[in-house]
Amino acid sequence: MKIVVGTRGSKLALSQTNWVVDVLKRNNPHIEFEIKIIKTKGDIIQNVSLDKIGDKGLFVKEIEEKLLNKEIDMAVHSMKDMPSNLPEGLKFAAVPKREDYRDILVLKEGYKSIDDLPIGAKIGTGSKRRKYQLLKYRPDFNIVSIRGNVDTRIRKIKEENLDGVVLAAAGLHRLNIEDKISYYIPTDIILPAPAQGALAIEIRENDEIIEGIVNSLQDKETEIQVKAERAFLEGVNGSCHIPIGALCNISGNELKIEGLFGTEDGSKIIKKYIKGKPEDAKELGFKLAHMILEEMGKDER
Ligand SMILES: NCc1[nH]cc(CCC(=O)O)c1CC(=O)O
Repeated sequence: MKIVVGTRGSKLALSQTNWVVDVLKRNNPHIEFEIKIIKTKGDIIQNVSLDKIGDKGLFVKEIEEKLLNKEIDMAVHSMKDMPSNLPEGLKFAAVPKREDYRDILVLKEGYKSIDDLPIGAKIGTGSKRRKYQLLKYRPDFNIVSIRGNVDTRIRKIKEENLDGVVLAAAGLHRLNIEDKISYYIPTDIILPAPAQGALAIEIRENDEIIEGIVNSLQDKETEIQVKAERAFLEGVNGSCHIPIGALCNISGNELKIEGLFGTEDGSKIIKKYIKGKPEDAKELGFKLAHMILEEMGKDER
């Protein structure tokens, strides 16, 4: 038996996919795996700000087409790049254990923390979620819009004379360049993107064989967190144009989910949390979204 695994070709995508394939190979020595690189619209259009391309599933659509027409049998993505609804005929297989969900700063030589940056420091990020939350903590920051893969963005510190860039910890950990991380941003300063640090393994809906094979990677706690955070994302009906964050933590039999949602221009940002039982993860994510949307609407009237 041979399983063809589709992925984007970025270093990060390949390191994620290699990790998944290595574990699956170890668990299934009789199965052959082939990795197939697929270019997506998000990889081709590199010089335009993501929120100006504004297309949900920018990094996944071409890969999903190849799953549906059976050119590949499974796909590995970053869960946070996945739109809230999958196309007809596809589903997620088991979700592996999540990497660090925090955002981090890579800073220019000499700086160590968000607090020792000079007044008016230039910080690169293309994400409104990161931008408005940073500005809430440090209104003096000068936020510069940047794009590109992890290496490119780090290089822009020198090339564009920035004081630092914001990235996901998970990306640097997976690329084995965590030594470049200057500062882990506490989640009460920047709430991560829904499902940040988690992987998505996408398969055909009726493919029970592959589903069974992927099951060995399952992490129950991550699945519950991702369920709650993605329900919040679906509930606010968000896109990459608007600031959206969500983080679910489980402690014993208590689940807490925090959510953040704002206007496109950052003029209004609302952050709230609720607590409940882990088995109600999805309902709690939706409920929190509706609480926040309601408060959003109230002031607009
Ligand atoms: N926005 C792009 C993206 N999609 C997934 C990751 C890596 C982190 C993850 O798996 O959540 C990144 C890079 C980043 O945000 O710094």
